[in-house]
Amino acid sequence: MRLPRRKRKPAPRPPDPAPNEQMAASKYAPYLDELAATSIWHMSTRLPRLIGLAWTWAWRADRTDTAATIGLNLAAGVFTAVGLFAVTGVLEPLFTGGPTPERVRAALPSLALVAGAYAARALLQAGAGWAQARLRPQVERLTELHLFDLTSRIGLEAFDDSEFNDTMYRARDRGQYEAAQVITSAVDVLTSMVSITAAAGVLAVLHPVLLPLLALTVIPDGWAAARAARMRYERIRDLTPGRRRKWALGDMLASRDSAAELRAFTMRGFLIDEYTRISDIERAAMLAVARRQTVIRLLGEGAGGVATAVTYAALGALLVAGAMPLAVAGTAVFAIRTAQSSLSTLLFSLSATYESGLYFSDFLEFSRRAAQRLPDAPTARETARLAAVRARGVVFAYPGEQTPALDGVDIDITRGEVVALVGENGSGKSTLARLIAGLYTPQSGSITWNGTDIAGMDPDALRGRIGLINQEYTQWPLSAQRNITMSAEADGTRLEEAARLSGADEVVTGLAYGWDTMLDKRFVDGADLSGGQWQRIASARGLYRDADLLIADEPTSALDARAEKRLFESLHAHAQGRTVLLITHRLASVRMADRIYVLEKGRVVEHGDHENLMACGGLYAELFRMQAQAYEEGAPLTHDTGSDTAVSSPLAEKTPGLTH
Ligand SMILES: Nc1ncnc2c1ncn2[C@@H]1O[C@H](COP(=O)(O)OP(=O)(O)OP(=O)(O)O)[C@@H](O)[C@H]1O
Repeated sequence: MRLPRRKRKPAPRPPDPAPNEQMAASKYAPYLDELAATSIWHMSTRLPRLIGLAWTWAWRADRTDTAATIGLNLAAGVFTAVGLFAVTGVLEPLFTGGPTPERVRAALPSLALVAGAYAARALLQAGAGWAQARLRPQVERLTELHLFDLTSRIGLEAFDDSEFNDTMYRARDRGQYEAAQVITSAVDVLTSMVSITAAAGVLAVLHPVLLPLLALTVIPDGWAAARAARMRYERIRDLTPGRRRKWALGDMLASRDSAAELRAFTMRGFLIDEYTRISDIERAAMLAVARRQTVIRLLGEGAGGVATAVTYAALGALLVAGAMPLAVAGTAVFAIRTAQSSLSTLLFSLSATYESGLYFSDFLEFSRRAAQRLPDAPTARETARLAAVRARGVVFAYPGEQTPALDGVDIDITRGEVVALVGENGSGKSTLARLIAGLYTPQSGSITWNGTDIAGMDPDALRGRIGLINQEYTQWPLSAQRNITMSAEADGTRLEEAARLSGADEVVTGLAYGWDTMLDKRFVDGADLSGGQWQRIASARGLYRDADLLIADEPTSALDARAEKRLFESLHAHAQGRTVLLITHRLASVRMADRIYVLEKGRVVEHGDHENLMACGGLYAELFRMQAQAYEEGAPLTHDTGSDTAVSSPLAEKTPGLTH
């Protein structure tokens, strides 16, 4: 079902936001403040939780591959340690006195151990790499499915909330893919920690002062990496509203739907200018980040270099003072180099894990917020056949809107009736229909189905009882058949009946592959339909569902006179034993309705049948006469009442609706 598009009143239109407003940090200041505190300490307190959560996803995706990834990497790390200790065994005999052949011979067993350890490590790493490579697509599949499971279940209000849209964008943009990256980097953290432990063990044995000196050489680098990662993330988060707007503009520039209007209104220059303007702001922001990151990294590496010099100077001093023999110093240099490279890997992977973790936390944040927007567990699982729907005192305002779209609405729909909602543009008809379909929940008042508030009903069970011909129907990129059945299964008899009643049968007859024709030109052998043909398909979709209540929201706006007549007759026939809620501006077609509710600015201002409403001479009578007059007198398509109700087709007089 297509999301209700946000329909704005034409005036007053707010001016385009200034560039800096477009790119302004949204309402995440508290979160950004928290990020601003990023330090090695902050990183180390956040990381374990993020890594733990990422592993939970991996475990859910595939237990064997997760266990293999951890187990084999750990085992490979152990062999790194074995190899390092064995290197000490090689160097020690080589640096001791005596003839060279003997020294080499003495070193041979350790050398064999080094070779064996590194061969075993290579094999284990290959196995771990395979498990890790298998894990990645499985985790990505799981997070993607989780995301779409949520996006397709959350309340419709979420899509009207710009802040929630930002969160969803970040989760889709990068967040959902970062769980797998957190896992990969966390594995690197694990393996480098094992080899550091081995190197640190060797150094601690050689001389206790070497260990703190070694730590000093890498801490500045680590600090710089953490700060640089945070800076980049913070800036990208900050840019989200602008990036989302750029994404929307990019869609317009590269989509088939907008391609025709883009050209017809020569909008290319305007759109590209707008795109460039936002891109420029984004580029400037990212270049500034790159500059600051370089400065931070230079500082880190400079400080690290000084610390390395101090370490080697200390080693030299120990040698000169005779506190350390040359053979031990040689081993120490090797161990320092190994430890340094492992520490760099550790810090690099820590910072990579941290950076991925930040994006992954966007995904977690989205999951948390989306879960809060899931409908409450239904109190009633079954939805009985419709006897009556009643709205009482319904008040509803769209998220972020001050003025309610519905303000104290009461209506009754009883089984077997045709009930019509009429009124001028923006009076609240579609909103009321969406509330009755359980797509939105009123802020106050109630809508009941056989006396039970629909807010407590199972939404899917309720929707199973309702068919919807949506005003803004979706052109699904599916075959003609699936565009009507909305599932892989089809009930042939119902499909034929729905197609006949709506006129979709004539559309399908003209398609190259009949029911199997893909209704999307972007795909091989895809076909496209005219506006009216699409509307017939959308009507068939509503009629195919053998629902108790059919909500038809402007079902004929694009139909020709013959198709319109046929559809209204079908709706009338459909109402035998069922119920129809009809929204239309074609007032001739609502004469047959059992009851007509006239809405104005979110309130019911009149109700009754056609005769009553005409007799009381209110808004309905005015709108009806205006339409009839336009055809009777051949009046121009303008009027002076300020009403923006569409002028109907000649159907109004030629086929005066469906008599009741
Ligand atoms: N998603 C939305 N978010 C915010 N406001 C909305 C949204 N959809 C509709 N509105 C506003 O709610 C009011 C009622 O809109 P609604 O679509 O129900 O009118 P309508 O009577 O069906 O109009 P039309 O005859 O043009 O289809 C209008 O003021 C409209 O601007």
